[in-house]
Amino acid sequence: MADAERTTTAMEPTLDPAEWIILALDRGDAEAALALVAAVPELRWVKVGLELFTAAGPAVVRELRRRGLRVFLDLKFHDIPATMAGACRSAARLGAELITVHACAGSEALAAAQAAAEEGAAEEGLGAPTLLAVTVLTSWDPDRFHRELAIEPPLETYAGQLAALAAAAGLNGAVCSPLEVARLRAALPRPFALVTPGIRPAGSDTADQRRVMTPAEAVAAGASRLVIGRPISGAADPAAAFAACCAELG
Ligand SMILES: O=C(O)c1cc(=O)[nH]c(=O)n1[C@@H]1O[C@H](COP(=O)(O)O)[C@@H](O)[C@H]1O
Repeated sequence: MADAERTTTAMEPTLDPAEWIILALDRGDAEAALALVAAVPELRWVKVGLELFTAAGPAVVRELRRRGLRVFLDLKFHDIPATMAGACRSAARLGAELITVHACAGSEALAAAQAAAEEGAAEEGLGAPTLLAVTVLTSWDPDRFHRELAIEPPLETYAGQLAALAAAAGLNGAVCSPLEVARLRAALPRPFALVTPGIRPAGSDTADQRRVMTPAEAVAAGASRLVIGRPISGAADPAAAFAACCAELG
């Protein structure tokens, strides 16, 4: 997509199932990530996370964009307001359309991050990215969450509180488990984006994910986009696994 066309939020509604899926490129080097991308020609969205970015840096983001892909830069920033702002400015200047920050950094940091992301994108002549506030990671199970973090409210109440905090700070989206989407969606109507990892097609290995749903269930519950990694990237035929997820949504 030409940069000049990117004038609105990345989370516009879509009827094309391939637009719903963001493939997590959790790979230790750029070559492996680009090989995975090449194996799934129908891909529109990719996610560059901590593993790939730490190994390959901004160059891999530029290369993915050069190949026409839309990039979710998932570095889950969590820091003081000035540092959050600087990191989000840099991420926006790279052309990432979705960027993660931790909601529990607080409203001052979130507002600073949002303003800086908008400025960074504008400096490059790009549309503003959507900052996504991470609520409660999908790898937490509720019992362990309460025991280890000593957080009293039910996990879904806490996730809702963090998403509302992000919305009040001016963010346009959050990351949550599909199990919390319906509740969050009721409080935060579209176009607020609810992006859900923890997606597992029926019968696939949950691995370290604890709060999961199938692709169709997550969309039916109100998800804006689905992040899917290992069920596609770890499949013998990633293109077929991607197509199966699309078919489930179609
Ligand atoms: O921010 C994320 O993308 C994220 C948040 C979260 O709560 N849980 C979560 O799994 N993720 C990411 O989503 C992807 C899920 O990958 P799979 O479990 O392989 O489908 C990984 O890249 C995680 O870093």
